[in-house]
Amino acid sequence: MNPTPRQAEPSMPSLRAELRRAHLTLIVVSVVLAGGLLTALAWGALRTHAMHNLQLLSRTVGYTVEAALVFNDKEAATEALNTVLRDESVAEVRLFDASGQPFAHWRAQAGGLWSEAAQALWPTPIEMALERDGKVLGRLFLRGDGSELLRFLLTVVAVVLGCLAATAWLALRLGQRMMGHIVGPLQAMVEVAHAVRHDRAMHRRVPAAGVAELQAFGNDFNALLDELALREAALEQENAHLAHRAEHDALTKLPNRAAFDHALEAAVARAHATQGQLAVLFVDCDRFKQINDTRGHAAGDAVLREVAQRLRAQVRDNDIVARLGGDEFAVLIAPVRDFARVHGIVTALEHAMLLPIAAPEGPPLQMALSIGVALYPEHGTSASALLHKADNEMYRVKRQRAQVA
Ligand SMILES: Nc1nc2c(ncn2[C@@H]2O[C@H](COP(=O)(O)OP(=O)(O)OP(=O)(O)O)[C@@H](O)[C@H]2O)c(=O)[nH]1
Repeated sequence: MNPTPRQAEPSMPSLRAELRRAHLTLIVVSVVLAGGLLTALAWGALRTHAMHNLQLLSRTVGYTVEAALVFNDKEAATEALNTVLRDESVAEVRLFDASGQPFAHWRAQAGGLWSEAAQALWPTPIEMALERDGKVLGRLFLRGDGSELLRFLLTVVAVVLGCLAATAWLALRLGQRMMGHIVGPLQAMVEVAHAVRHDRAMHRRVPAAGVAELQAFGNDFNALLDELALREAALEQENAHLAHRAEHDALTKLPNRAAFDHALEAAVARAHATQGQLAVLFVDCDRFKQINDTRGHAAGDAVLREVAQRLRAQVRDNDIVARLGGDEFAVLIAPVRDFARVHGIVTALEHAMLLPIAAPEGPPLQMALSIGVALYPEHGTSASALLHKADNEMYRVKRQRAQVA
């Protein structure tokens, strides 16, 4: 069986699959890289900004609790912390006095898992010495609350991912369109080439493509197919002509001996299969040589052509009249229902010759035929036996005529 384009190399990926894979890889790598980079940049910027805010806040808290430290008023310090930190993103503040003893402590309300996750993201706590006029009043530890930061970061990630998904979708659609423009025409060419080569579909042509280079390629491909179709048609014509010449006689245009033998063999096989009957007539022109000798070869040719036409005119279309060679002809009458009809045909052929034949030069010519008949299955059951019998019969008739003359 001839392979189809897809069956040609089953282990090989198609051009469409290769392009799609390369394209998808490119999209995934770009999206992951761009997404990762944007998220890292956003995270870095947010962290720096948050750290800066936390430092500003630490300084504010330091100023606020300074008086309480000076006057050793823990209650005032705690109250100050409550007031300052109520609305800030701070998780915990620890205040120590100059001797390092805990002075005040403030902690935001527990926020559950979300808050713990946020703390994990948060940078190291701020540690700051509180001084006045060069004298250390205490130390401040401040740990930021990353909940807001985490929420903001997740929003950024979601927006970045959304943008990247939209970009990937658009790139995919554009890629598919581009692949359609390239792969579609190439596939059409492969299919047409395959159909022309394996199914001899010479009428197939590749359709127009949407890309200039492929369109030019398709046009050249179609032009080559046009040329090929013309050559093929000329070759077929030449072959038909040669086949006709191999089986026909050039002078009379009748089938030749080889063609008659084939036809007779086929007819005998058919008659054998259907238990039918057939008749073979061997026809020879009487004293034809004389015409050649006295009126010339051209006159002889004219007589042969006329005899051929008159023989052909007396039988049915599906009966076969052939020129065996020289002035010898053969007629195959098949099928034959009634042998009496065959003798009627012989008489008709003889009568057809009564009319004089026009010669290229000089007066018309008269021609008589000697006809031998062989019947299937009566006189033979093979093609050669029947022809032989008909030939012998023709000579018997010719001899009889010669004796009468
Ligand atoms: N003009 C012409 N003559 C041919 C052609 N082919 C063969 N002949 C001649 O036909 C003649 C046939 O010879 P014969 O059958 O022996 O001659 P005939 O005169 O018919 O003899 P009988 O059959 O005994 O009557 C020969 O002279 C061949 O040269 C042809 O194509 N054209």
